[in-house]
Amino acid sequence: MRRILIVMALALAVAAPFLLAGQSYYSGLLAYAAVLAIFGLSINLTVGYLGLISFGHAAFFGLGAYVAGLAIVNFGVNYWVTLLFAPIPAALLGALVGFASVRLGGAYFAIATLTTAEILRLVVSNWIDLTRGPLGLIVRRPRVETLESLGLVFHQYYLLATLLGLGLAVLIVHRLLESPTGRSWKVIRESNALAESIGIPTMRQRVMAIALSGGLAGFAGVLFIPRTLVLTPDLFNPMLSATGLLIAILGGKGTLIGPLLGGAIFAALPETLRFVDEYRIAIFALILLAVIRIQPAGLAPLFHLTRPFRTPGAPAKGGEIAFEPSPRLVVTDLTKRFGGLTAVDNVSMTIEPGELVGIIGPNGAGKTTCLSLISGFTPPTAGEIRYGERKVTGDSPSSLVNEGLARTFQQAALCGSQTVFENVLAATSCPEPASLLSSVLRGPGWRAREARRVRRAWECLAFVGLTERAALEAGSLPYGEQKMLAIAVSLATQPRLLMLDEPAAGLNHTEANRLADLLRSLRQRGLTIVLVDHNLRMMMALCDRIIVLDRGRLIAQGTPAEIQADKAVIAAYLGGYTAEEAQNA
Ligand SMILES: Nc1ncnc2c1ncn2[C@@H]1O[C@H](COP(=O)(O)OP(=O)(O)OP(=O)(O)O)[C@@H](O)[C@H]1O
Repeated sequence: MRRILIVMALALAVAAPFLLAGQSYYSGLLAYAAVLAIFGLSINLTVGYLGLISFGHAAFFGLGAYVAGLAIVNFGVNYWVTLLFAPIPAALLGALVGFASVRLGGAYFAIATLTTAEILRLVVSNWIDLTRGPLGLIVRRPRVETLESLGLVFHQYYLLATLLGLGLAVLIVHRLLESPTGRSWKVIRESNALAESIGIPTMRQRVMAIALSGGLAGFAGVLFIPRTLVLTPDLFNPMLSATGLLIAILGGKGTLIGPLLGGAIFAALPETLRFVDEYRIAIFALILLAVIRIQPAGLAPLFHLTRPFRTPGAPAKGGEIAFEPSPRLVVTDLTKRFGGLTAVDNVSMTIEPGELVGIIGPNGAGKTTCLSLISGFTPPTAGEIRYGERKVTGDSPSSLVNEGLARTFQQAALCGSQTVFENVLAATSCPEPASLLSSVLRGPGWRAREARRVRRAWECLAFVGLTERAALEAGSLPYGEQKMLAIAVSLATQPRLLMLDEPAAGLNHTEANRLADLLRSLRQRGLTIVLVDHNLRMMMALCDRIIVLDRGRLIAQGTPAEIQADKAVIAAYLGGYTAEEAQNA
């Protein structure tokens, strides 16, 4: 059905210039809608998929148009050739703006894009020698004589070019969204920490997405030239940025079809409201406000134009899961101070390959901070962490996950609005990454890797007993199953050493027993495990060795029997009770 729709859309795009042969007005309007849709698609990449609002996407649109215009006017480059290179500076500008701002947070990205557009507007306004400033750069209408000799007129082949451009943009974005790249964008949108914890280099992925978004906006700017033929500083106007933003939001942000709907509406509505003269902009604004108020998710869901996720591949058995042996983890004199509070105080420990080590201690003892330090989420104040031969102190969480050092969080970190399967699939790109280009081209190598990713996701789900839940929204699962899913997500990164932070918290007796069986099984399959939990009965039964922290200091370590008999532990942690008594208290 989907293929039929795609073929029909393509056939219609090719037929449109002929169907509108004598209708240069409507043909121009449709071409304009296609340009706006590409612009909307570009903004949708940041707003819809990364969750980053842009107030200045006109910067990229205008830059693409000006680079092409200057190449045409000053160097006599053929307009159609500029479509190939003029979007590149816009992509590079996107990368630069993204790199400079996203580390600081979403608001900074919005400000950075707005400022960039304003700087470019001032530059083109004042660099009169180059751009003719407000007088505008005049570009001659591009012609294709070969097509004209075949009987086509300008508005027909311009429409064809914009529709093919739109088709190409949709294809690229669609393929990226259904690849490790797009999946990682959606996880980043949900939570940066979650993305890092499954091995996604969040900074690189964001910069890449913003660069792509800038390039697409630049492409739309180049396609806009034949419609305007005069390039003025107004191309960098905040109104244009706002238009692009509204196209994405009104159409349905985070959907592929939304910007197409939005583009069509923004091209057609101001024109159809011409009869109300100077009130048309105000009426248009009112319609927009009403739609956004009544249908905040945009128009796409209203027409059932968003496609539900279909679970790919076939369920697998979890029995095949195996892990590569972990190197030794050596922590030396690790210290973390938060202002005057020393949360971790000179802790040294070694985790041997294949061990299941428990870390226990009263509330506030520093257990979670310890995991956060080792997994790279919190920079240590002092001390050293070595994983195998490598010193990994200060490495980013995602690079550690790629080394095989993964962790889970106290509260199950999941993408609640995505399916159970999507959550696990997103984590499989850690052992099986894919480049941007390979995801667009989808050669045999990419397809084989994707099949392995899908298989791995099914295996991990089967292992934790969630195969039947694959198509459900992760947020709709009961708490215990969400915790199991979080473990499956970590397993999908193919860890060698997994650190679990309170996996049994909130589980009932049966669920905790299941968890214990699962951890035993993981260990038998070669996974090294560090387990932080308050469920002492489980910890004593499960762990080879237990480390006890109290007020940031390591006060004891040994076998469960040794720990239960340790006087310092009984005093500090169990309040003078034995482990058995404390558990039953
Ligand atoms: N980001 C932070 N800023 C300031 N203080 C912090 C921060 N994170 C942790 N702390 C403090 O450090 C101490 C250790 O906290 P941590 O969460 O590591 O303890 P824990 O042993 O995991 O406790 P629990 O068993 O309750 O989870 C606590 O006093 C806590 O309030």
